[in-house]
This record gives sequence, C-alpha cells and structure tokens, in this order.
Amino acid sequence: RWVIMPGFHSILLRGPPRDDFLFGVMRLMRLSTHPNVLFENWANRYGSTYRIPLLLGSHAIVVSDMKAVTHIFSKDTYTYVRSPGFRAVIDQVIGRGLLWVEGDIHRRQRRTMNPAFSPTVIKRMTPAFYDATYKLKNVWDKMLDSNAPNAAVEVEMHEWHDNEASVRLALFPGITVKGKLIHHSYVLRLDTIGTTVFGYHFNSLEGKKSAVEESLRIYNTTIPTTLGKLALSLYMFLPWVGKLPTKRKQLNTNLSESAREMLESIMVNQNQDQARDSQILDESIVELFVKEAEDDGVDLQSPEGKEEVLAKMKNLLIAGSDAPGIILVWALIELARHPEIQKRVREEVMATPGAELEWRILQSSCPFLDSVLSETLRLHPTVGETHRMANEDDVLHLKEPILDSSGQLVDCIHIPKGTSIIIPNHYLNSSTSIWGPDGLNFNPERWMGTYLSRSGDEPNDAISERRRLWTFGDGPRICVGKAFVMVQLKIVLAVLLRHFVFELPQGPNTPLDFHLSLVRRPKVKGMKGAAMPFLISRVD
Ligand code: HEM
Repeated sequence: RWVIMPGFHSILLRGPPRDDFLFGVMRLMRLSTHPNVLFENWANRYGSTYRIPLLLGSHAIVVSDMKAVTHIFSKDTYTYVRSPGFRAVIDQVIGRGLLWVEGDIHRRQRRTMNPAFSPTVIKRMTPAFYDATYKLKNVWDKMLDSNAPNAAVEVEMHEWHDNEASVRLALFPGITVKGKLIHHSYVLRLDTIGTTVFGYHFNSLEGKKSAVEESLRIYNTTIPTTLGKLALSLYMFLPWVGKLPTKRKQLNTNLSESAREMLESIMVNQNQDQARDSQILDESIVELFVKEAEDDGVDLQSPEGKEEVLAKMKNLLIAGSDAPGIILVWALIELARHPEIQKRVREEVMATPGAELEWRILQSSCPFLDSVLSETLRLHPTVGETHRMANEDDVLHLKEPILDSSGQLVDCIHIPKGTSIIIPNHYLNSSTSIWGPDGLNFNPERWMGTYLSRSGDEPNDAISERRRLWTFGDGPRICVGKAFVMVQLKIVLAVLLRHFVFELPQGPNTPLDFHLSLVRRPKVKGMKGAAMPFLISRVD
C-alpha cells in the first residue's frame, strides 16, 4: 500500500523530470503538436499511472489505467471534482451553470436538462438539423453557380469572417476570383443550437448578425501572445491569474456580456411568444430553467435570479456551439486526406433510399458514415485531458501493477484529498497499447463489425476498451449534448457528402498545424489565425 502526498512529497510514483524550472511539463503539454503521443511516451516509460511536475513545484498524477479511470469518472461529482482553477476559468467565461456546479446541485441541474436531450426530443430536432444544413448547401450552390459551376470553390470552414470577406475561387490553378464568404461551420452550429435547444431562430445563415457571433469571432481569431498562452495555462492552477487585466480577460468579458445580451433578448421573446419554435420541445429549455429557479424560490425579477438562468443558458450555448464545429472540420479534413474513404461514405449515403435519412433509417443505416464519425471523435477529441481534484481521500486500484520509484510493483494507490489528477482522454482514445499498432491512424474500418470479429475472441476486455471513446468524458458529468451532436453531425455529413466533394487546398498532404484558443482547432500550416479553407466542388 502506498501513500502519495500532493506537492513536493509525491515522490513514490515515477514520472518525467521537470523540464522547466517554473512550469514543470506544462508548456510541453500545452504547446505539443501531438499531446497524445507525449502521454504515450510517458506511459511506455513510467507505466499507466505516474506523476508529472507542474507549476512552482506542484504535481499531478496522470491516470491512464482503465480500472482507475473508470473509478474516477464514476465517482466524479462526489470524490473527484473540477479543480478550483478550472472552475475560475469557467466562472469568468461562461458563468456558474452546469459546468461550474458540483455535487447535488449539479445532479439537480442535470435532471432539469435531461428532458431537453431525450431521444424523443432529438428525433423532433432532425428537421431543424436538415434545415440548417440545406441552408448551407444553398449558400454553397449559389457560390458555385455564380462563378463557375464546374470549378472548385474555396470555403473557409472555421475561421470567423465578415459576410463580405473575400474568398478565392479555384477556377484554374493559380487564378483567383473574389467571392463572398460566410463562416460556414460556425453559423451552422449557431443556427441549429438556437432552433433546437432554445427554440429560437438566429438566422445567421441568412446573414443576420448577432453580438455573440462577433465576440466569438474575435475570441477565436485573436492569436494569444506568449504571455497570454502562459496565462491560459496558469489559470488552472492559480485562479487569481484570471483577474489580471490581460487581453484575453477582456475577450472573455466581451464574450460573456454579448452572450448575456443575446440570451436576455431570447427571454423577452420567449415571454412574448415570438421567434419561438415550439414544435421541438413541449417546454423550451429556457422554460425548464425558469421553472427550476421558481421551484428553488429564486426571484426571477432580481438581477441575481436572472443571472442564474442566464448562466445556465450560456453554458449550453458556449459548450454546445464550438466543439461540434471543430469535429465537423476534422471529419472533413480526414475525408479530404483520404479521398477513397470519402468516396466510400458518399456511395453509402447515396445508396440509402430517400433524399433524407429519416429518424428510423438514421438509427440503422450508413454504418460506414457512423464509423467515420467515431474514428474522427477518437482521433480528434476537443478536450484532450480531463483535470480533476480529489475532494476527499480515496484509493485507486489498478488493473495493471506499476513500478514505483524504488522499483517495487504496486497495484493500489492512496490518493489524499487535494491531489490533482489528469486523465489523458486523447491518449486513451489513440494509445497503441489499447487500439493496436494502427492506433494513431485514421481507420474507420476498425468500427465495422468485421474488424471486431476478425480478432476472433470477442467479447473480451481488450475489445470493449477498444470500442470506448473518451471524447465526451464519462460518468455523471458525461457531455450532456452527446446524443444531440451525434445525430447532428451524421445529418450534416450525410447531406454535404451527397452534394459536395471536399479537398484540402494543397491536396491530401496539406500540412496542418493547430490554433490555440481555449480549445485547439486545426489550421493550415503557415496561414494566419485559425484558417482552415477547403476546396469544394459538386459531386458529378
Ligand atoms: C462533438 C461535440 C462535443 C464534444 C466533443 C463535447 C465534449 C464534452 C466534454 C469532454 C465534456 C466534459 C465532461 C467532463 O468534464 O468530464 C462536456 C461537457 C458538457 N457538454 Fe459537451 N461536447 C460536445 C457537444 C456538446 C453539445 C452539442 C452540447 C449542448 C447542446 C454540449 C453541452 C455540454 C455541457 C452542458 C457539458 C457539462 C456537463 C456537466 O458538467 O455535467 N456539448 N462536453
């Protein structure tokens, strides 16, 4: 039995040395192009559970042992909580909604939200998903028609631009023509989450502008300074850093304020029953939140009462509008990098009867499209690591024993209250020890039935681990929008692939980099900001 003390005393576990006197391995983790590979190297060297040095002599324990990880996630809301630093960031950017609360209050808020994400409600959302995707298709059709119907058009999938910004039309190599650009992936998300979750039409694809959209654009295109990048890492450990008057703090405040203004207008419209689509929810999520506050005796006319409901709405808006777009961009990148896979998914979608996949067909058809989606989520999780703090003393039992720093085998670790824990989701999703030698490759085939039966020994632990995705977290805090986004992404991809071919600007081997804001987003190497252009053309 081994006792691990937090901070300087956590010396019994092995782990990488402090590569930076001040920051430990924090900069290495944050700035690494492939953090999952970094964690893989550490796991190969130190075992599935080890200690890493962080800021100013502090440490965290990285847990990638499957039994221990399952235990931490399952006890999440009680024993392992979000760290005070992470909560400080959430508080500043989004406010005290679901992402911020802990314990019983968290459980209650989840209960309130559940009806808004039930299968019945998601089923009713499908027309709205199609609607937003067809609006995007129409925009692209017009771009193709007005220029050269058979030529490829360059569209920016995730940088935030003005509607009037120009795009290059790839008529012939080297010749560019100016056209109109809409920040396609983002408006798609804003429109669908508005209609489906809040019962409100933003109409961003029709060119209607909102302050929150502008704030998100600035937020996501501002390249953090070196100091800003460090401040972002420091937030997690020193909450007071969030109070320093940095540019990022100003951006956080602007984003938060504009989201508040917009959501206040939703509440006003809601009261007046305007701009409301009551077809989807019997009660809109706003009504569910208002009801919850009233049950709690909160005065909704008071600024604090209003702030409470707004914080819950902001949580959904911000948590639900960025990640799906990034995953969509990653799916299109992988399909453009693998034209033969893109062709196969398109053939599958086109062979499915009907122009649209209705709910029943959506559930059971297009297994290869499902596999492409799972494979994208596996390799490109938007949250690479889960940070937690032990809220009370606990014991972690390991599936595989590890060697401690004195060379002894241990299979059980005592975790004292206050210990920082990191679960490397991205590494768990891609580790070659779990997924096999091709764990880092994009191979949707692994999700098809044939791959599993090929191993000849299912079901067993190794296979169920292989099928497990950590992209949405797990346990009581698992992403509330998981089912919503799986249906949304399947529909968006099915419609877009039926009509358009996607290519990267310099072909399948276009070099990529990442843009660092609160989350990482892919970009074309060498381009300014989070630029991720695609060449689109019509399917023959
Ligand atoms: C592909 C898209 C998405 C990904 C990869 C994603 C991922 C995640 C992850 C990793 C967590 C944290 C789990 C934890 O702390 O253990 C989370 C939480 C959350 N997500 Fe998502 N998410 C996505 C889409 C959405 C959507 C569409 C919505 C809303 C409509 C949403 C709303 C939330 C909320 C409210 C939480 C907090 C849950 C809680 O603390 O109980 N997410 N998500």
